[in-house]
Amino acid sequence: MFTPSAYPGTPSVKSEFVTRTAAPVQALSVETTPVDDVRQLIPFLDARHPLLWQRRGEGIAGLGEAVRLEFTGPTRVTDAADAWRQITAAASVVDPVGLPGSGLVAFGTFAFADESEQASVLIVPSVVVGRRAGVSWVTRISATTDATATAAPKPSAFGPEFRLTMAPGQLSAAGYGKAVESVVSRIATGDVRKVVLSRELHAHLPAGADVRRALVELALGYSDCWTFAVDGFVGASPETLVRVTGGRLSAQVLAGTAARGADAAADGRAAAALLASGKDRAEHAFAVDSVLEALSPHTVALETSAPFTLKLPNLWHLATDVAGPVADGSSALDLVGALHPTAAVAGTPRAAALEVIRELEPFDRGRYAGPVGWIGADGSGEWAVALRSAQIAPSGDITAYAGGGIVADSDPVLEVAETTMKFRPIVEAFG
Ligand SMILES: C=C(O[C@H]1C=CC=C(C(=O)O)[C@@H]1O)C(=O)O
Repeated sequence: MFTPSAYPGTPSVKSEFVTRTAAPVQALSVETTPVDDVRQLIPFLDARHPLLWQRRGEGIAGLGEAVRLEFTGPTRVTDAADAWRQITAAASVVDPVGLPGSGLVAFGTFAFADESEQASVLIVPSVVVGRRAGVSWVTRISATTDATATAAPKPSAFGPEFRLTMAPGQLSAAGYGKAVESVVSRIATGDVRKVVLSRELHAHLPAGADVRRALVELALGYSDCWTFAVDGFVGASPETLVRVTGGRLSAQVLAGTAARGADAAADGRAAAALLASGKDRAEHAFAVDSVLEALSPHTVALETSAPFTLKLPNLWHLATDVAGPVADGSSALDLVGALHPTAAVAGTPRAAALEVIRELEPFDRGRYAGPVGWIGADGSGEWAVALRSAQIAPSGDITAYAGGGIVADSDPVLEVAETTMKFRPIVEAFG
């Protein structure tokens, strides 16, 4: 790790972070311009290094890297939040659009674990194409005083189709079942109450493959989820870790899962059974409690919905909406730091659950189950829990991840089946 002098005039950050810039950056010059409706964001992306945040056809697509910051270790999110404050303080921004995602933004993805080998990053693109509430825009970001010098973004045709088969990872389906049994017996002895355990699948992306093809599959198949691509990490997550806009925060906590029914009647029964399931309600309550505990110091009058069933193409989830005003000036990244890892991806009590995960998962989760999203100049932003996701390494090796919350009465066979359901978005996007 090193701390280069990319921002010599700004105060030093609390701990080290690595900065890589396309050019030496003194202060960023940012200009947003409204444009005609761009309709589709994905065709604008770089086929090998896409930067995307999209839901229901709206979002932001990034091109190039004006600034790249890398973070590691236990303070990776708070370091990023501090570094972002320095960058925004030094930037000059012209933004007549004024919508979430316009003006200066950085895309981010953070490793799940403090000890992960995988870097956490904030990437400020050179160009952003955005679309929200019927308005489209282009933002140009540069280290020169003339942001408009950057070339105009253009959509491009997709490369050839490809189909990959995913193979079992270090924890096979059978191995995962055994690990679930082990968690259940640890819960019975009383030192931990919930542990979220995961397994991985592997594939290899052919050289030159157009990653945008997988993103189109994810965005079309799971349009109500956050389709993302940041630094080779891609996915379509249903879970909103936190959104901050206009001084308000919101989150949607997910935990508790059931298969979709074969027909409408069976599907309705599956949802009703999930809502009535003591096991799933307990698993869900741990996750909600962890979010409320993390957000409470930063808000007043937190509103919490009753748990409800959320329908996705591949499964049902139990969901709870949480919302309130931001009372202490926290940015979206500050709140991400307060929240991660929630009990939807770690467990309860958190430290004991993380210890069990370290012991039973024979792999580094990388950015799976970590925060992924974007942050704006005013601290607004949208962050998901990075579920239904896969990391594409520079070598082309792909690792996909899926897991589930294990509680006292979890059934290993059902838990294996649940991870198979959760792999579907990624397996089908690449398959
Ligand atoms: C850990 C995952 O899902 C979490 C989010 C929703 C439901 C979950 C569950 O029912 O176990 C998990 O807590 C995953 O998709 O890999």
